[in-house]
Amino acid sequence: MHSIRWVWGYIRKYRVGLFFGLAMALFVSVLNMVNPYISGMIIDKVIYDNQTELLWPLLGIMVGVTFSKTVIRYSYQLIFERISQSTIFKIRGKLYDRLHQLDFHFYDRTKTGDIMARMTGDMEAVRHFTAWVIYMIFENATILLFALGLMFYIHPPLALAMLAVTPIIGFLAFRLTYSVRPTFSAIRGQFARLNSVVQENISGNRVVKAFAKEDYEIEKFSVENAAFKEKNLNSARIWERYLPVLDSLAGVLTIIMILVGGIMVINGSLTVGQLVTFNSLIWALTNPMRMAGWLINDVQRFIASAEQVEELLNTEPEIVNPPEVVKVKELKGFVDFNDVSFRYGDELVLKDISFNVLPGQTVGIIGPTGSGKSTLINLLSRFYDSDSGEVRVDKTNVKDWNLYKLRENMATVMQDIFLFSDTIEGNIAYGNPHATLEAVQEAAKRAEAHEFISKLPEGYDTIIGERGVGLSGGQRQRIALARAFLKDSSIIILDDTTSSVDMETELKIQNTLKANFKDKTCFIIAHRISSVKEADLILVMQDGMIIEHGKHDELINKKGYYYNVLQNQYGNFDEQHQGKEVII
Ligand SMILES: Nc1ncnc2c1ncn2[C@@H]1O[C@H](COP(=O)(O)OP(=O)(O)OP(=O)(O)O)[C@@H](O)[C@H]1O
Repeated sequence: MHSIRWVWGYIRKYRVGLFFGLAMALFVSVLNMVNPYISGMIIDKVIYDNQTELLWPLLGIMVGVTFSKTVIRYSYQLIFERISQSTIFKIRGKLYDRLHQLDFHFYDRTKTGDIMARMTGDMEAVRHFTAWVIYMIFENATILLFALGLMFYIHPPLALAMLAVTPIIGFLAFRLTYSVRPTFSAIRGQFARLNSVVQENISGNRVVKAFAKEDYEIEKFSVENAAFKEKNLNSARIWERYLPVLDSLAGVLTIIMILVGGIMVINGSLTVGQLVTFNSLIWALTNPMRMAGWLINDVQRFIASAEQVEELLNTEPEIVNPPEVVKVKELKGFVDFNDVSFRYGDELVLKDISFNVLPGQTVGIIGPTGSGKSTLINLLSRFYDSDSGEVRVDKTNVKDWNLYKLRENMATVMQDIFLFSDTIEGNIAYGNPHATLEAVQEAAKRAEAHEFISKLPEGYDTIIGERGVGLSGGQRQRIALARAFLKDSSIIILDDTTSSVDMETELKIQNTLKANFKDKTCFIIAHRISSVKEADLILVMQDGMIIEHGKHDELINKKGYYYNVLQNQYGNFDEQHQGKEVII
């Protein structure tokens, strides 16, 4: 009932259409009684009583009823289809909005395949319910009621005899509903897992091939596929137990009718015409019974799917806008971390981080892998919130900023570069869609990307594959860099952005940064000393703590971790590798 109430929240808007649709369905159910009744009249009045003048008018009514039924049924099917499409359009839109509101916490723990299953299979089950199941339930219920009413009107004793098996059918239908419901939840859960395997395999097909793990992946898929088949079969087994019984009971009705009705005709308590009417109405009892099974199936499927869709819609992001936001158009670029600590679950990833940055300064962050560098800048963009301490931008806690304004004022190039399957121009202009081609080209020049883009046959119009397939790692990084440069934000964050770029190009990019982004606050996370040595402040991180900080020369004089890294990258290796740089 809860799922019905939930979907009603969306359908309510179309209640006038729904009312007319159901009214038409009701009318068709009434019309369905007319032809069986007239068939009986033709037998009794035209054939037995020889009132031949009634034949043509009665036949005319039958033709008219048949035609009207078809037209009206078509009309309300269209109404329900429109209602369902509008409903689904609304829900799908809300789901998509919600997916954009949800934060990193949600995406950390949710599989893409599961989200896709909700957006496709579950939405289809909801659509099917609103487009078909609602009116089919109504149509079948009213036909059954009218048929029983007409039967009782014509001949109550025979109608009672026909009703004999009805309680059994009701009981069986209830049992079926009860036992089949968990199987639908299991099926849709397994469908989501199957989706996840397929989605991961498509995204990771290069890794699969590189490790020649096709057989392993096929086997992994087979296991999930077999489980999906098994769960469907489990459900079907329950069906198979009940459906033949429901079907047989429907057949029993015909036998009861012929047997009891025949005896009554012989006794003279029932006319042949009345028997013919009963016979013509038998489908109106058996059909709803047969359909009951399928409709229960569809309703269960709907409930299982609606629960999943609703759950996603009701998932609240942990990172939300504050009720009162600071209203500033542009950030200046002050950044302060005051005793900031952060955990992923139980793992303490950042411990008592404190540092201050002025607008226009560049901060280099260096440290071993997993030391918390990316996490630190994730707190700056409020992808996550700190557990204790304060992250301040322009002297205001990031939690008091309008979330979207804050991020709009930051240009972040993430470590895991993502390019959309769009043109190169479209990808660079992603953060600034109204930028002219000249502006896009200027940003690409600053990111040292213009030269290689111009050499592509279609230049900036080249469509790049999903995630930037078709470009080298360094080219992808430079396009992402151009995207950030074009955004012209107060704070620029580059997370390991030039790791795949050669040293010479990296130097050019650094000079560009220095010359063109003097007034911007810039964070550069890197593994190479060369990437950070010009910074105004270098933070050296280890195990979630800042173990050293200062300028390049100061850190060298400290002869600590930074100095050792420098030695590893330039020192001893210099002699052995003729100055070739090594990435730590
Ligand atoms: N989404 C996440 N959920 C749980 N733990 C995470 C998540 N992201 C990172 N971690 C953990 O947090 C710690 C710090 O990770 P982080 O990515 O900040 O390190 P990093 O210094 O940027 O490393 P790298 O140089 O390899 O990019 C690691 O132990 C990592 O396993």
